[in-house]
Amino acid sequence: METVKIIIAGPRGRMGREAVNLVTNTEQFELVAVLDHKYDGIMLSDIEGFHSVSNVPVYTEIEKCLQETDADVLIDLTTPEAGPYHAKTALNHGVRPVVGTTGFTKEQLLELDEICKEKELGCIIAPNFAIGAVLMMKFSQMAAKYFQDIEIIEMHHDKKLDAPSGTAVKTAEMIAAVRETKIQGHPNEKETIQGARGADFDGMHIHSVRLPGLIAHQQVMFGSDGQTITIRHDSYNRASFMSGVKVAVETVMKQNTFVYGLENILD
Ligand SMILES: NC(=O)C1=CN([C@@H]2O[C@H](COP(=O)(O)OP(=O)(O)OC[C@H]3O[C@@H](n4cnc5c(N)ncnc54)[C@H](OP(=O)(O)O)[C@@H]3O)[C@@H](O)[C@H]2O)C=CC1
Ligand SMILES: O=C(O)C1=N[C@H](C(=O)O)C[C@H](O)C1
Repeated sequence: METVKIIIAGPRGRMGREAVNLVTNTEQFELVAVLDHKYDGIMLSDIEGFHSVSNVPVYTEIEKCLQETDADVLIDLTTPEAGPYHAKTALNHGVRPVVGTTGFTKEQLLELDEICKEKELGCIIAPNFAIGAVLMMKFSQMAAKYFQDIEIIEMHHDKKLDAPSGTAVKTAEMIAAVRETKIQGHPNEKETIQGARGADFDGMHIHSVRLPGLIAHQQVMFGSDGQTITIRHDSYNRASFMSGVKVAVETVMKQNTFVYGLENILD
């Protein structure tokens, strides 16, 4: 495999730091630049925690970064505001996005799909890079064929910007693809405190828990007459996401289509 030249957007973040480690420690990957919204014009090695990473410039303007850098892939681990613009701009410069950032709208995903078709370029949007989380979503989709009453409870650290999580939305979408719409609970139920029943997705409910001490966790509960099943996944650190990032970078180099969800590229 030829060396894959990579830009990382959001390098100082919790995920960005892990991604810098992954890319700089993977033989066939090369970190050619990083995109931040601070520290324009300095080198990454001048930033605390990156002293051993040599020759990687920091950019704050994506256009300039893409014009001055010869890159194959942009890994985006930023915010719901910045991520969609980064992915779109990368594609318009012939660079393939691998996006972990969550909080994209349906319209933003559709637009990226359109650009991929027009440019014949690959793009992978993965709401969760952890293989265990992908299995949790697939197992939930299997269970939903037999259990139509479902509550999704996602639990994250309290620095998270988007709710519900990208994983919870993706899980609900995968379940909705196989489950007939069902409005759950009592037909006359009333919330005496707004939000008590969580968010409604096709009649399912999604509950978002935010607490210091948590990293990324989700359980999907299924109920039927006299029985329940709970399918749960826990990420205890951000390294748990990195094997998925690696697979996504390798795969995006071989494909010319838009992919939403790691389950679509794993065997
Ligand atoms: N797909 C997956 O498996 C996973 C996805 N995520 C998602 O990844 C994203 C990042 O998460 P996390 O690392 O925890 O968040 P952090 O807040 O720790 O990191 C985000 C980084 O992006 C920087 N940033 C903000 N705006 C811009 C911009 N316009 N350009 C470049 N950099 C910018 C922030 O800088 P500053 O702090 O100075 O604002 C920060 O360093 C979130 O959307 C999260 O949901 C997280 C974990 C796993
Ligand atoms: O913000 C996080 O931390 C995470 N975000 C992703 C999501 O929204 O699903 C993936 C993982 O849950 C961690």
